[in-house]
Amino acid sequence: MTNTQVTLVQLDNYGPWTVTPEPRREVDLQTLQSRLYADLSQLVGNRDGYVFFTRFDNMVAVTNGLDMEDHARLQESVRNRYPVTVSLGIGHGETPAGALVEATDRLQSAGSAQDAERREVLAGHPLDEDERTDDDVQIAHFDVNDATGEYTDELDAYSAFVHVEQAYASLMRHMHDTHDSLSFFVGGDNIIAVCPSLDRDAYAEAIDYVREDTGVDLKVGVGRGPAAHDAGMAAKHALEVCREEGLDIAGDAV
Ligand SMILES: Nc1nc2c(ncn2[C@@H]2O[C@H](COP(=O)(O)OP(=O)(O)OP(=O)(O)O)[C@@H](O)[C@H]2O)c(=O)[nH]1
Repeated sequence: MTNTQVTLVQLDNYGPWTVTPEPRREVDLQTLQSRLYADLSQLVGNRDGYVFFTRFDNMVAVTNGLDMEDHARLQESVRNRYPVTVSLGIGHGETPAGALVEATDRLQSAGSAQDAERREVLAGHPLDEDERTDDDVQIAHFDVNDATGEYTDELDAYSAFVHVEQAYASLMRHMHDTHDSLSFFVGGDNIIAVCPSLDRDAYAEAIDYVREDTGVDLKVGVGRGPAAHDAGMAAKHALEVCREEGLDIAGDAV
């Protein structure tokens, strides 16, 4: 059984800041957001977690292995480097979607994202060391079959992008609504889904669903591990097995 620890990262009072004292240059906001994401990715990644940029003002992290002190250090690091601060809500549970609901509840009950008084909240509790196991995290790395031949080398760049985004939208909704999973576009034609203990049939069904819904063919590698990094690496190796053996699904699906 998986036990995913999820942290919701929310920029404090960011909306008002973007227009105070007057609207800030968009390029500056884009630069700030992408640098902050890069720093968080590295800080969390150094502890074997993953961060997904999602909406940039809200980011979702898989933080199995990070304790309260690690979270507080993230906040300190952001405070020291950026003109904005972050609040963090931590949740955990058998399903990633459930864990994120818990993490979100913790932050929402501490105040609004646009509350000038709510700053650097650190809410919720990480897993205790003795609650952790070697297969708490299940990650499925989805990839479009022959994206280069079908889309990148065939269509104009915008049309290729639309195809990939449609597959992403279809998969993220299906995996969330049917399997309590959280799926994130990570670049190119790749989508990483953080899942509970799903079996091969669930992945086969997701691939069929996206094909019928959008016409895009996916394959998936699945990995398990004590933290996002281990599960994610196993998933990448499984995806290589898909490529070598011409499979749709490979790896650690139960
Ligand atoms: N974030 C991330 N992006 C990747 C990864 N592997 C490939 N990509 C991206 O995906 C793009 C397409 O690469 P591939 O998926 O290897 O190529 P493909 O044409 O789909 O070929 P097959 O996957 O073998 O069917 C690359 O240009 C990268 O942007 C990965 O592990 N992580």
